[in-house]
Amino acid sequence: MTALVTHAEALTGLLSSWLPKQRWFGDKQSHIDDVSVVKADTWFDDLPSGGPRLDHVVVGVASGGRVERYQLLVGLRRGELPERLDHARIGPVEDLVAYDAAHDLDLTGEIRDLIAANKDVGGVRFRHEPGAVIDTDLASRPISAEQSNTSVVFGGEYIMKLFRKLDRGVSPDLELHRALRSVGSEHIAELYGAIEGELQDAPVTYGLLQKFFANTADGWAMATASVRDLINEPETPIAELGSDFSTEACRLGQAVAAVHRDLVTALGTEVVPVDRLDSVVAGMNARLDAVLRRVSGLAPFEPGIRRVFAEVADHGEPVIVQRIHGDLHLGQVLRTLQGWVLIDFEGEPARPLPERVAKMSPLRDVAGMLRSFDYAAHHLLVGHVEAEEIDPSVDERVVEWADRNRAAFIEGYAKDGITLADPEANPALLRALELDKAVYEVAYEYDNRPSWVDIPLRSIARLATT
Ligand SMILES: Nc1ncnc2c1ncn2[C@@H]1O[C@H](COP(=O)(O)OP(=O)(O)O)[C@@H](O)[C@H]1O
Ligand SMILES: O=P(O)(O)O[C@H]1O[C@H](CO)[C@@H](O[C@H]2O[C@H](CO)[C@@H](O)[C@H](O)[C@H]2O)[C@H](O)[C@H]1O
Repeated sequence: MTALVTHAEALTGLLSSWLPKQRWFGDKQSHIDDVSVVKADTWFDDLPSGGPRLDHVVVGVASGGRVERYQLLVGLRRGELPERLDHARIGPVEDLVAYDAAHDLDLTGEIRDLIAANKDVGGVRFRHEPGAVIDTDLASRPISAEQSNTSVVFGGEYIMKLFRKLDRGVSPDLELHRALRSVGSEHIAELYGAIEGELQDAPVTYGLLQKFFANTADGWAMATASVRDLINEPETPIAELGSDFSTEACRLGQAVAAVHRDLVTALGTEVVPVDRLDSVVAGMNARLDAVLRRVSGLAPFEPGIRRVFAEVADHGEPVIVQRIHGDLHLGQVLRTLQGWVLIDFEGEPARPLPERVAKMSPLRDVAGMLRSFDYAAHHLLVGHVEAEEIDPSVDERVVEWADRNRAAFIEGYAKDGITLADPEANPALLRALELDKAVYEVAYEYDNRPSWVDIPLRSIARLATT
């Protein structure tokens, strides 16, 4: 244990420069002031026989006046790293080389095996869900999409997500998958297992094991393929495009509605009375304030945005709230053989946990998806072409594509009459939620993909001024 802690502390010296380069690292703007070890344990050790060791290290990262906790899976090997792991190198730690073990398929297999065996290591509980039998022979591979967390696939059967930023409390991704499983929801990936524990006197979720849908396309890939065809075939009416997405958009709306109904069945509803709607507006304004402080390009739209937000409180009806997905977009939905499946119920990664687990209007998810149709329509143009250089006929077609699919999604959402909110009954709330999401996206793009920041900014210009 002493040697382990020494290694872990030697490691922190390397992390100030390594962490900001990771896609999953949240605060890309501030200088890291300090990295300290919160918890360190060895999960697997083959060093005595010349193999790797897997250390589980939780670090506290102080930056921008806050301390966030991150989970690291640290592989340690003697001598040179195999070439396949070179991209994952963190640096030398005493006589060993440290690297990100989430990329070491031998070690990720060991983690899966701990779940299959219901083991406890260093106070961490590896558990499979009741009745789930995990095949431990399947080889693992990393997935190419490196996002807020790190995921590994096993033989086209399972996907294991290892959370990076750790919240104080059970992850909504785990909580909602369990809740949806308990009511037999058909539009989620079945949960097979989880890695949980306690950290600094609060529950923590380290990972999830779920059904992997092989050979599926996500909504973003399908929608953007459709937009590409639309641009490449300027003479073909949208409805006649082989890749027209509107039927799928409608089915997607039905699937989202079914998940919302299931969430109500599992976790209930609350009502925000009319005289409390100003607190909803205050929340939106506070998020806007935070982004305005960072992104000057948003300033010209501030009065228009605040006006749209203010209209929410003028609505004469109470708003019914429930647990929702919280960060729904086309990249979070998979078209599988069993229909559309929603993944990643964590909510917006940048929001604090208490906000992410709060009940909210289901229209927030609807708004997220509407924003995504806008993104899919415009992303091929924005960042590559100056606004004034966009051929107006191309612009008209992508706007028509977005309108068509947004309408189809809303039609599908309302079709079966199974949800608590009709998107067309409260246009002021829907518009404000779209703007709130677009404001969030401005900050997200500013941090992660600066050349995309014009996508939400141009939508804000439209939503806040019309
Ligand atoms: N059950 C699944 N089946 C197939 N692919 C999946 C599944 N879950 C996630 N993925 C793929 O992994 C990617 C990352 O998963 P996600 O849960 O969104 O992680 P993150 O929290 O890092 O954003 C998704 O965009 C999708 O491509
Ligand atoms: O999937 P995550 O939970 O990591 O969500 C974050 O990243 C998303 C991008 O990967 C981001 O989504 C934004 O870009 C999408 C296209 O890449 C677009 O479909 C979404 O509408 C847009 O919001 C998401 O906001 C962020 O939280």
